[in-house]
Amino acid sequence: MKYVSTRGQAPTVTASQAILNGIAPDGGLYVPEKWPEITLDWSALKTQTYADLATLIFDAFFDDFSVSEIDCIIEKAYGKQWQRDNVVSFHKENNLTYLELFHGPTLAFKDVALQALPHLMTAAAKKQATSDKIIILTATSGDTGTAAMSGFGDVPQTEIVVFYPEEGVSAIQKQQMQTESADNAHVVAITGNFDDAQKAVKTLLADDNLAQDLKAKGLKFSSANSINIGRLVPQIVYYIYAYAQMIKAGEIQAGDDINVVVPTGNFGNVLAAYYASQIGLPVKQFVVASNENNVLTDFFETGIYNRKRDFKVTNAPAMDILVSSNLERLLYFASGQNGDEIQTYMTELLEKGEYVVNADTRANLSKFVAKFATQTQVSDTIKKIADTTNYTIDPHTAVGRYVYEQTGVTGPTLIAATASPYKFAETVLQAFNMATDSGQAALNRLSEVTGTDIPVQIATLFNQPIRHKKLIDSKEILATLQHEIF
Ligand SMILES: N[C@@H](CCOP(=O)(O)O)C(=O)O
Repeated sequence: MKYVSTRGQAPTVTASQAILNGIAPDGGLYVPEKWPEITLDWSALKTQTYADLATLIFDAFFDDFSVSEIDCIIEKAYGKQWQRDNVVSFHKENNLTYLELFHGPTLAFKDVALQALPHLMTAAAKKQATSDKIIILTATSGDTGTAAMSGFGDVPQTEIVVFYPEEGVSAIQKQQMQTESADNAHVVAITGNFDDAQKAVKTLLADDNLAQDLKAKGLKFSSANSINIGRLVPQIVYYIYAYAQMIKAGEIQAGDDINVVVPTGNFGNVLAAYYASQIGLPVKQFVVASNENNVLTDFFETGIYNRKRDFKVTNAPAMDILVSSNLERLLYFASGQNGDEIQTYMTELLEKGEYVVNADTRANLSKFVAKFATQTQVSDTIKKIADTTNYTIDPHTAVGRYVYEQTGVTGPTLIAATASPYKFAETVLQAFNMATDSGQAALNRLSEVTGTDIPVQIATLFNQPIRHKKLIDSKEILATLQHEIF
């Protein structure tokens, strides 16, 4: 299977090249040229393990990797580092099934892909016979950075560099990043917001002259963000696995439609659900849940994408994003794979800060419904769900839970529970109207109040020394890389 750029101006590549490049040279994102043909035999799938399903999906999408390479990658990615035998787990609330994606090393859904990506990347480098050192550039609003370092930490032939907004992550997320101990990890706070970091990183990744200079030094950039197709494909797996498990539990029959609710920032997670639907997952509605940075809500309601608005730092910080990269991939398919149309939208977004999607393309988005939650609604939802069902959710999952109710979708529904409440202990305690403890005290208090254990992954987080304190302006990203790495 081949991969093409959403902007239609870059050469077609194999899966391993797409993973290694991270982004296409025309600034577009790699997408499959056509959907792989997979038979989803639910009666067989419902008895299979998470690793079995991951193997099926990886084999189909990454078809220039050998069966034994994929087996080896899956074995390393979905082993003992997970607190659940099958990577994810489920929590039921009537018709709603929470798909808990946060039982990995850094307590967020990003781990699912980022435990696999480093192994995909090194196998891809071998396949492409490159001995270049791969510098993984990562922009983060809190979760991707730590997950990327957990995956890439001390992986030979790689350096991992993470840029996060100084004022835009939770205390626990910041502590996780600043205490990272891997020798190949570089963590840099920026004075701007996530969009500033992501824009700088995407510009560097698509800079051909810079790529030539790096090549001469035996270096190559790639990405750990969801702009990398190697981040998206592993996320398809959990939607397929969840559906199979819902059949096994007798909640649905094979072929029944479900709704999928996804708290959304960079649009990667909901796009993975859409990709799953393109290979056979029966989905009635995709519910796109945003926080007060509600650019996607407006887009799906009006067909106008307008980033010209205040950037809000909210209590669901991982979703504080106004330029939602992966929407480009959805529009590519909605436009009938029209690279020129996508190029026009992206140029308008860059130059004017907005674009209006054409009527035919918009008509192909009818399965998407979008709404948003304010910070107060997030807090109220955390409290309401805890009070009424004795289940503690994190602020991002709360965005999804609030929006689920507002959209009024009916029937069996899967909601992506994207992070552990412990990652946002302060916000959860505030929602419970508890005194505002912070750091370790907040973790202890949340454990007492909920009667749950502090996840082992962060139990000693606040005993670790701070190793990364660099703070720069986002305009200094290239200079910082030159100083730190090349
Ligand atoms: N929510 C993310 C922002 C980056 O998104 P990604 O999925 O493209 O890596 C974060 O927490 O860093």
